[in-house]
Amino acid sequence: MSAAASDIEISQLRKEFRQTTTGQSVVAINRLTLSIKASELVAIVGPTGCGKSTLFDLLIGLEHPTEGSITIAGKTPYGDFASFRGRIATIFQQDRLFPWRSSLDNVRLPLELIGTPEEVQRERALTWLKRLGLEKFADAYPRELSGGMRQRVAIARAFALQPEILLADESFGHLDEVTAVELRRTFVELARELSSTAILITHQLEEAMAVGDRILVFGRACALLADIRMPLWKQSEYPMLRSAIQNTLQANEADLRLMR
Ligand SMILES: Nc1ncnc2c1ncn2[C@@H]1O[C@H](COP(=O)(O)OP(=O)(O)OP(=O)(O)O)[C@@H](O)[C@H]1O
Repeated sequence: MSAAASDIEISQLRKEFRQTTTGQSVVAINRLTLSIKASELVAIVGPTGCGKSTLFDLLIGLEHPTEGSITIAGKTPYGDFASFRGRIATIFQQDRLFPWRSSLDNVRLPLELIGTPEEVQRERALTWLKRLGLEKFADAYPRELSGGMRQRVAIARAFALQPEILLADESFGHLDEVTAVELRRTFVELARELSSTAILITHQLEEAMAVGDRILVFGRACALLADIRMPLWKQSEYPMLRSAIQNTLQANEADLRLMR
C-alpha cells in the first residue's frame, strides 16, 4: 500500500480573525514560513492558543490565508478544495464517530463520500479494522466500545483513505498512558508504511519526541521558535533536549509578558 507524495510549502502565512463579540482582530498566525517534505513525520508543540488548529484548518482548506500562501503539491487547499478530496485525513482528540453507524460503517464513510465502490469500501474498512485489532468489533456500535477502541476505529477510518497527508490534533492526549503509547506506535508504523506525511499536534513533549522525525516548537501566532531534526539527537541526549525545548517555550512566554 502506498500513497502518492506531496510536499507542503508555507510562505509568509498570516491568518487574522475578527472576533464577533469584541470586533477586535486576533492574529492567529503571523508570517509563518515552513517547508514539510513528503513522508515526513512532524510533531508540533506550542502553548494553548498559539494557532496550531488554525494551521490545520488552513491545511485542510477550511480557512483561507489572510496573506501569504500555503500549498500542497503546488495547489492551494482552499482554492483547489475539490482536488484534495480523499487525500488528507484527520484524527482529532474526540473520535467523532457517528453513533448510529457500526465500526465498519464508520471506517468506510470517507470512502463512501469519495465514491469508492461499495465492495472496495467494505474490504478496505475490514482490512484496516483488522490492522487495528478490531476485526471482531466490525459490527459493534461506538457505545459498545471503550475510549481506546473508539480512537482505534477513528485511526482505521483515517488510514482507510490511504491518505497522502495525515493530520492528528491531540489524538492520543486524553487516553491512558498504556493505550496512548500503543496507539502512537501504531500511528507511526502505519504512517511510515503508507509513506504519508504526518503532522501531529501535541501538548506533550514526550509524545513529540516519540513520534516526530522533526519537532516544530511554536510560540504565539505560530512563531517558529525551534525546528529540531530528531535523527540528529541520540536517545541519551533526549533529557537535555526536553529541557531546552521547555526553556525555549518558557522564555518566549516571559518575553511576551514583558512586552504586554
Ligand atoms: N474562527 C475564529 N474566530 C476568531 N478567533 C479565532 C477563530 N479561530 C481561532 N481564533 C483565535 O486564534 C487564536 C489561535 O487559535 P487556535 O485554536 O488555532 O490555537 P491552538 O494553538 O490550536 O490552541 P489549543 O492548543 O488550545 O487548541 C486564538 O486566539 C483563538 O481565539
